[in-house]
Amino acid sequence: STDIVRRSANYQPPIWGYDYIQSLRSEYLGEEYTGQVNKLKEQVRMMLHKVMDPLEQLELIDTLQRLGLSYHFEGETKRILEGLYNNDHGGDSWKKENLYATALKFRLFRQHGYSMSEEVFNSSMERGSFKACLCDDTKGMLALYEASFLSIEGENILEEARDFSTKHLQEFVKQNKDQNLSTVVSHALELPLHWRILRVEARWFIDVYRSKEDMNPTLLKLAELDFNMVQAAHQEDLKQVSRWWRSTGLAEKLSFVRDRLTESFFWTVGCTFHPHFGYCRRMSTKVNVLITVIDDIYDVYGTLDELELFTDAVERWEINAMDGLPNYMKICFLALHNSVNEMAFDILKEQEFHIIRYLKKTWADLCRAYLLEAKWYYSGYTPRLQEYLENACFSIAAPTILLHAYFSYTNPITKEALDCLEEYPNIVRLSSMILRLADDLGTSTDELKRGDVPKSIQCYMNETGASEEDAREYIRYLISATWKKMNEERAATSPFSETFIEIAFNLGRMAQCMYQYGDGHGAGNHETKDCLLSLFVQPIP
Ligand SMILES: CC1(C)[C@@H]2CC[C@@]1(C)[C@@H](OP(=O)([O-])OP(=O)([O-])[O-])C2
Ligand SMILES: [Mg+2]
Ligand SMILES: [Mg+2]
Ligand SMILES: [Mg+2]
Repeated sequence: STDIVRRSANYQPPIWGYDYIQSLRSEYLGEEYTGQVNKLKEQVRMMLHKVMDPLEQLELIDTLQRLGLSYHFEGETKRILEGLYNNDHGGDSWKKENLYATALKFRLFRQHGYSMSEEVFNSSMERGSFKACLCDDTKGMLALYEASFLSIEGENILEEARDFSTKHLQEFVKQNKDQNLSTVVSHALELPLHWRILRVEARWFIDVYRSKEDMNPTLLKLAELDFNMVQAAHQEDLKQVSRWWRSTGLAEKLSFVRDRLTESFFWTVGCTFHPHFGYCRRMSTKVNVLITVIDDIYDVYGTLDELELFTDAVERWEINAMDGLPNYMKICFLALHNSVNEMAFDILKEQEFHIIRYLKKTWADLCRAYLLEAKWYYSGYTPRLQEYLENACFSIAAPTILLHAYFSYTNPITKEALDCLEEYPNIVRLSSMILRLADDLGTSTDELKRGDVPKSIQCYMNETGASEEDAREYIRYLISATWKKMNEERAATSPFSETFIEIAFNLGRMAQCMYQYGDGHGAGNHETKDCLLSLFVQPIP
């Protein structure tokens, strides 16, 4: 046959090999620290009961959140916010409060699902703008900035709040009068709190909190201890799923794909760091690492004929659909088939719910989306942005990732939620959009170098004649606009649990974290490496 010329992406080897991962150990794994952590949790519970001043209550809730501890105190937090909301909801007390308190309250209430009007900022405005004198109140500016990211479409006061606070915070950083505060402000300007991954943010904030003048030693000690104990649990998840990954043999058999087990695991930790979600993380890691391999088969290695065969095999989802496949696809198909069927087996055994038809459909939808991109690439077609995104919100694999996540932690699975998931609901579509847009910003330069379908940036440039920089700016604007729709979606009623909504939000956050400094998943920049070390290897001393 004629020699097939295949593209190559010459991906780097994985950052950590199998032996290194298996060598990970933590002294925080056993019961040794349980007594100490329970005592500290009790002391914090006392603090939550004793604190009476409304602003101090909010600050304590916010600090617990930033330290990554709020999952231990959900009941107390709800009780306090409920009380505050019922007392203050008349909104009259907002008048005399300062901007900092108003913005903190606004953000926490909205974040916890309480309806809050943007009008609470009216007393900080005159003639439609924020009072100029406010710009010297950096703490208030920062609180207003963070609060403005809880906005939904059409909230002009919050749009103005974001612009006003961003401008003055950038000014503050430039003057650099106060080193500590400048560090915190720069961090916020890079990515607002609402768009950050809780676990990654906690690791950073613990170090900042340690040097704060109002630092509470009990909170700091609990945050450090809890971080290390959760890290120990994550190490066990990673080691277990690493053994599975080696057993598939895919990394050495398909040497041309990305071998990204640790990064695939990091995606799942960003979505659900809670220690009780170990099974969900392990299953989701399998999904992510398989998607990474199959994505590369479609994007880099496969010829169009081979890709047609693979897509057909996945749609049929039968073992004998493999016969016509080239060898490298045979092993990939069977690894996928075995892993997905095993997850279906776990659910059938545990809940007597037969989910194969949902799983095979999502994988078929994904491969069909991959195939369309491959056809566009081989034919040299550049779609309009809208046409590209309609398909690329499937090819980014978020619907597949979220469907598997739903199955791997939900008990009982409900037909109602499943039927809604099958309709590709807003929360999934919006999360996919953020993941796709952030991914294109981070990966499209390398993808186009080695040959890949035109991405959102290129489609927009082709459609409008814009420069690459303007196209990137527009994509960043689309991410921000999509977040507003996501915020609205959270408030809407849906058959999904808070947990699922949070996972969908976190998938978008993980994308902005992974691609903040370029392609953290595929190219492995030092920021991602440092992040993985701090999350999974180095305990807080
Ligand atoms: C987990 C993922 C989000 C999914 C598989 C690996 C990813 C990091 C991304 O990889 P990429 O090649 O950038 O996707 P695409 O651009 O080919 O759709 C697509
Ligand atoms: Mg790709
Ligand atoms: Mg792809
Ligand atoms: Mg990409």
